[in-house]
Amino acid sequence: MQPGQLIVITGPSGVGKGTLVRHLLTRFPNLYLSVSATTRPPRPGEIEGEDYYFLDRPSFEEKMAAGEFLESAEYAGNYYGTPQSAIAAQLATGQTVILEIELEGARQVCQSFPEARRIFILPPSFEELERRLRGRGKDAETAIARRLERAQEELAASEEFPDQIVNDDLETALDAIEKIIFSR
Ligand SMILES: Nc1ncnc2c1ncn2[C@@H]1O[C@H](COP(=O)(O)OP(=O)(O)OP(=O)(O)O)[C@@H](O)[C@H]1O
Ligand SMILES: Nc1nc2c(ncn2[C@@H]2O[C@H](COP(=O)(O)O)[C@@H](O)[C@H]2O)c(=O)[nH]1
Repeated sequence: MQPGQLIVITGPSGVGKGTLVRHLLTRFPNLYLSVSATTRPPRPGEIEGEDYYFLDRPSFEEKMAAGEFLESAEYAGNYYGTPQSAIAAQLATGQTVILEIELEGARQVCQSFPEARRIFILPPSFEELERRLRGRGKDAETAIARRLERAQEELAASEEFPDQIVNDDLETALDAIEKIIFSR
């Protein structure tokens, strides 16, 4: 069997990656979305094993040292990582796998999976990105400031990614992602 395709969706926090991926999964329920591990505390309503595997720092570091992550990064004061075993199992069965991750992790995947499709999601403007982050209402002001600072660096790296999509109108952005995923 031909191995499945790995799709990496990256871009700054608040650009709408999660929203796009949720809609994509509604359109194509057969896509497999990787559930990441993080040391960030759960936000209200987030569910263990669905939104993230929530770990304390020693447990995350133990797993990192044991090579259990396909990629991992420290972002805005917390660790995030993609569990390796689930991805390998899904790809082996021919499944298309989606990772929704930040820039450092996306770069690592590029090294280990050069054949992965890497899509960078851009905001229509920096002002709109800030509006979305604040409008989401999920992060404290200090966390928003950190994420916006990091967003400047992430946006400066967008050219590293062969596929770039502006998430202005949601349906238009979804159509563009769909085209990339199914263009193999
Ligand atoms: N095309 C769009 N137009 C207007 N608002 C949008 C659009 N896409 C997403 N949003 C809104 O922007 C906010 C941030 O979206 P979302 O949480 O999906 O971002 P994210 O990139 O996944 O962030 P993070 O990386 O922190 O998880 C949400 O309130 C969402 O409803
Ligand atoms: N490198 C990785 N980045 C990840 C992973 N899972 C999520 N993320 C990214 O972290 C930031 C912050 O997420 P939030 O849920 O705290 O808003 C965002 O850019 C995510 O895409 C991962 O496994 N590896």
